[in-house]
Amino acid sequence: MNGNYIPVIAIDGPSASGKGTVAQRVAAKLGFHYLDSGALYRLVALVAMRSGGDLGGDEKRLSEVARELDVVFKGTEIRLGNEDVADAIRSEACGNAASKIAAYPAVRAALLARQRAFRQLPGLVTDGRDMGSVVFPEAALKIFLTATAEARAERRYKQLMAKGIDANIATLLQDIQERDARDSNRSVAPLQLGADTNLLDTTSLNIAQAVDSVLQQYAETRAKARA
Ligand SMILES: Nc1ncnc2c1ncn2[C@@H]1O[C@H](COP(=O)(O)OP(=O)(O)OP(=O)(O)O)[C@@H](O)[C@H]1O
Ligand SMILES: Nc1ccn([C@H]2C[C@H](O)[C@@H](COP(=O)(O)O)O2)c(=O)n1
Repeated sequence: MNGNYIPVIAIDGPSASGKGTVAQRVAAKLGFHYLDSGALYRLVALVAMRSGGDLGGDEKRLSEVARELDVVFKGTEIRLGNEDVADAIRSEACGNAASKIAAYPAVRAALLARQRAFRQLPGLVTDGRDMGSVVFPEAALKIFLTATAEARAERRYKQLMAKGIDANIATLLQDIQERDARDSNRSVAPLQLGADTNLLDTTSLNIAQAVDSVLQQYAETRAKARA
């Protein structure tokens, strides 16, 4: 390994599996940078939603929006132009719209270089759907982080309630199942468990246990690389 080598830990998984929470904590423990790739798709969706739905099915214009996004990630803030949209992009409506927009190959291509630019020393932890398969195929460690759809709906329900947002668990479960199907069955960069990826089922793990598991796997990967 040379001094310029920049390790990447890629954590992919379905909606509400906890990948963002786990990826951020792993990044903080290792002192690595963090990329929430889903936020980029959500930002494109937010711009499309604010356009009054005009952009909804226009792949070319959506890809232009993706390429031209004026976004800065700063701590917990996500600044789109002069506005902090960190909360606005977290809505279920925005997540569902992002999932639809993410099926367009031109939108995915437009976001590729922007995602790869996050790979900086001393390392990167990133989460999404295609981090290990497409964006960082050479990642040092690839994790597929999941949980049952029921556990994920319950986690999402608690998360929304904690923010004071009313929710219905049956509706959340249905949304999650529909999003899983869309994100896993699209023709470009679908969410899939690759042969070189480690499965981490967190259905009966708490957050700390999931974080420890990723850190342990990364330590093992590094030890193997040194041997
Ligand atoms: N192992 C776990 N046990 C219990 N709750 C968890 C666990 N991991 C994450 N959570 C909680 O589940 C909720 C969803 O987690 P998070 O937002 O990280 O998921 P995500 O996969 O990044 O979602 P999305 O794909 O929609 O961005 C959060 O409230 C988080 O605290
Ligand atoms: N690498 C990625 C990240 C996200 N998406 C799409 C599919 C998701 O349903 C949507 C929102 O992502 P989330 O914030 O829930 O992680 O964006 C993708 O296709 N590829």
